[in-house]
Amino acid sequence: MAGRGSDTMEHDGGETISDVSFPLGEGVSGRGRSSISMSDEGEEAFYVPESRPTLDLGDGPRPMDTTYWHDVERARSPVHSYNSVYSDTQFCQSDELDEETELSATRVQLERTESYSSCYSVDSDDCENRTRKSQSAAPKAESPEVELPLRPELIKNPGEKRHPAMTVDFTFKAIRKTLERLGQDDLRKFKITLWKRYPESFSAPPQGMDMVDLVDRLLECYDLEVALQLTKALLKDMDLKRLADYLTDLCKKNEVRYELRHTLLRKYSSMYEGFAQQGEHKAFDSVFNELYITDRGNAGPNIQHEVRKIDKLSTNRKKEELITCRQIFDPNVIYEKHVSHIVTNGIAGVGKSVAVQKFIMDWAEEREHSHVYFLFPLPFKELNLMLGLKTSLLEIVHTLYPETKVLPTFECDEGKVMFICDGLDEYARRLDFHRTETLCDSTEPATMHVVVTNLIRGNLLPSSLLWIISRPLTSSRLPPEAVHQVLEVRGFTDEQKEEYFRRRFQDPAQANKVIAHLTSCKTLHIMCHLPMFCWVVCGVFQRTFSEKGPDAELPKGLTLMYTHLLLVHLHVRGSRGSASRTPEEERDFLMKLGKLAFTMLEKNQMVIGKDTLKDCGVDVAEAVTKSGLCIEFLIEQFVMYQERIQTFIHPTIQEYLAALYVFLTWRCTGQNVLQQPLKSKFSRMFKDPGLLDMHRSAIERSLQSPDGNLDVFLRFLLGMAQTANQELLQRFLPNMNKCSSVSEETAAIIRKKIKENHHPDRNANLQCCLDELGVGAEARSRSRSNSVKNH
Ligand SMILES: Nc1ncnc2c1ncn2[C@@H]1O[C@H](COP(=O)(O)OP(=O)(O)OP(=O)(O)O)[C@@H](O)[C@H]1O
Repeated sequence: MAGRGSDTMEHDGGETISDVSFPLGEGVSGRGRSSISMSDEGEEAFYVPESRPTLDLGDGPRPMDTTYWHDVERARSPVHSYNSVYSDTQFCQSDELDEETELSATRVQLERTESYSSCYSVDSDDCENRTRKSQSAAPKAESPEVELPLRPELIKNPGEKRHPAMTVDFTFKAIRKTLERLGQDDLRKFKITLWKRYPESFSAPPQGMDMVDLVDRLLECYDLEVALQLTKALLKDMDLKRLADYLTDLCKKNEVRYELRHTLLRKYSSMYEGFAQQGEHKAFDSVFNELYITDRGNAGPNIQHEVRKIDKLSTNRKKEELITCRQIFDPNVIYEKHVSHIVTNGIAGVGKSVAVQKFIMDWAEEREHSHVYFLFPLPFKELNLMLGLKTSLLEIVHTLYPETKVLPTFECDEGKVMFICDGLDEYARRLDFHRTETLCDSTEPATMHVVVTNLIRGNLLPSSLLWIISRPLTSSRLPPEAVHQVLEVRGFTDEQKEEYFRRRFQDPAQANKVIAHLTSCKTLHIMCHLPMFCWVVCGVFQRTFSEKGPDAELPKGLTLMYTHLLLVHLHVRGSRGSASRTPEEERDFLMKLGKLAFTMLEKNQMVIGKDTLKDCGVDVAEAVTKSGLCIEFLIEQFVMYQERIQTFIHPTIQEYLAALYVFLTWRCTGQNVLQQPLKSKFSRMFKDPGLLDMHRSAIERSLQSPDGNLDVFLRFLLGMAQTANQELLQRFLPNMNKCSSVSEETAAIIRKKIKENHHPDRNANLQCCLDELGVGAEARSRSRSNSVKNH
């Protein structure tokens, strides 16, 4: 009855008529239906009988009575409806199609007039008056008994509310799938019993009916519940209780699936942009922007840079293929390439959880992934809360999704069962694949850690799909046999960045202005490959527009944006269950990492040497996984030898942390680390250098450094002392006093350098330094008015 909106309809007089709204022979599959009339709205008017039509075969045709014509939603076309039965992988995986079914499909499409439905003459559209074409040929001996047995299965409990998952479409497929499991003899017996037990619906032995017609007929004649009850009763009478239970089970799973979808929609249809405390809570679909995901894991960090030339870090030569969120766990990949365990990694804030949410929403909204029957997100954050418990995988699912409690097992041949475990890096236990005991039963309780380890190993529910999402460090430590494919979320491409900002700034003029601005600020534009950074940039620009109006000049400085990003990362670290740190501890961590960044920058190094983090007193997990400022990836030095490499997540993050280190050292100890160590005689004279001295030495150092290696670092250092930036860094600063501004004096030094033009290739960067000091706009307008005057 595909395409029918509801199973009960109201008469003109408000009286409800029952489920029987299909003219005979035009059943739920849509077969054998001829169009009758077309209303203006495109809906067809069908005859809907007051009561279920009887197949009284004795009377001749009567004139057509159109008193009870009602507008009902148009049923799907026969072919469409028929196809829908076959194309639904939920019920008919291609390999399940047996020869008989295929033959029957062909027969139905080619020989429709031979179908059972068409064995009634269609000289009248009034079902009551259809005459059986072959009536005279029907042998009298085949008439069923007049005395009918008790038939409790035909009584529908009036108080029972139909579950919304019990649609006509589902019921059709469930009965059909069940009956398809009958052997030929049993099917014949089933049909004869139908005829004998329900003569009002099956006035002749329905042996000629194929499966589609048979189920159509049942649903034409009975309510959905009754059709199911009737099928089960007959199967039980035939001693086929297991098959009856199978049908019950299909219905139960269908209801659970429906409720699970609703739960997931409730949980995932909105999101906090950025992070929960600060971000806006929005409808997911209004926020989601397509992401750049590749099947080439371990590709290393993004190394695009405005000034520095950085050699490619990864040796992964695999050709990269781009994947959209909807292609993850594509049926082709699952069935043809036998991929059932996928690991997806990516740096902090790159959009991994958003990609997961997109997958879940697509499934819950029935837009994609119909081959997945049950989808269970099991975020590690939530698994952590159950770490002390002895539990089974089934119990974990029951706890997180109570609607599944009616399911005693996950056995499911209607489609795949899939688990999504987001945030492996947040998992509170260290995974040990060598020593953790083996567990193969998803219903057997064990410690949570054993369950998780065995789920990842693929021991629990081997046919299920598993998607693990993690920041880089942890995912590279999974056993290779448990990882069939590694994907990496790499954020946004240039087109996706633009799309993101157009979505966020709905006024096209503002969107154009933002995009033009970002394109002109190369570092900002590059860094917008990171969605979290895009969110930060949006916030800053939106504030500018709301404070200064739509014509406001957008800030060109980088430092403030990077400081926001740093704080977001540190905040996210805290919310991911990492041990909390005092501001002093946090500053100590940043200083150590910043010192390393600075030392490496001076040597133009990007790769952090083996054990260097440890030697600098920095906890690797803290830097790479928890704070998300570094990345670890594997490079293949030789064919069989892979080496773990660590770098900062982007070269500009290294430059920012180096500048932060120089600035915090000066604020905390009064020391200028840029000053070359002086011979003791002079050292006292320069003991307490001022901010201006530090700026001056930084400008000199950057102009001396080859290839502009310290250019962006210089910009960050000059931006650090800006009031707005100091306010953001307040919690790391030892006292509340802000250092007095030296912007004008520093700007004067820079202008002088530009004018002297000793380093013409660095003037552009010096101009950017003025932007960082907040005087760039003024300088540009001054130079514009000078050039106007000179003309
Ligand atoms: N596809 C996207 N469309 C729009 N915004 C996005 C998208 N992906 C990420 N964002 C923005 O970036 C923020 C961080 O994304 P997300 O939480 O998915 O990152 P993540 O990679 O899971 O980070 P973590 O490793 O910290 O868990 C989101 O809150 C959102 O503001």
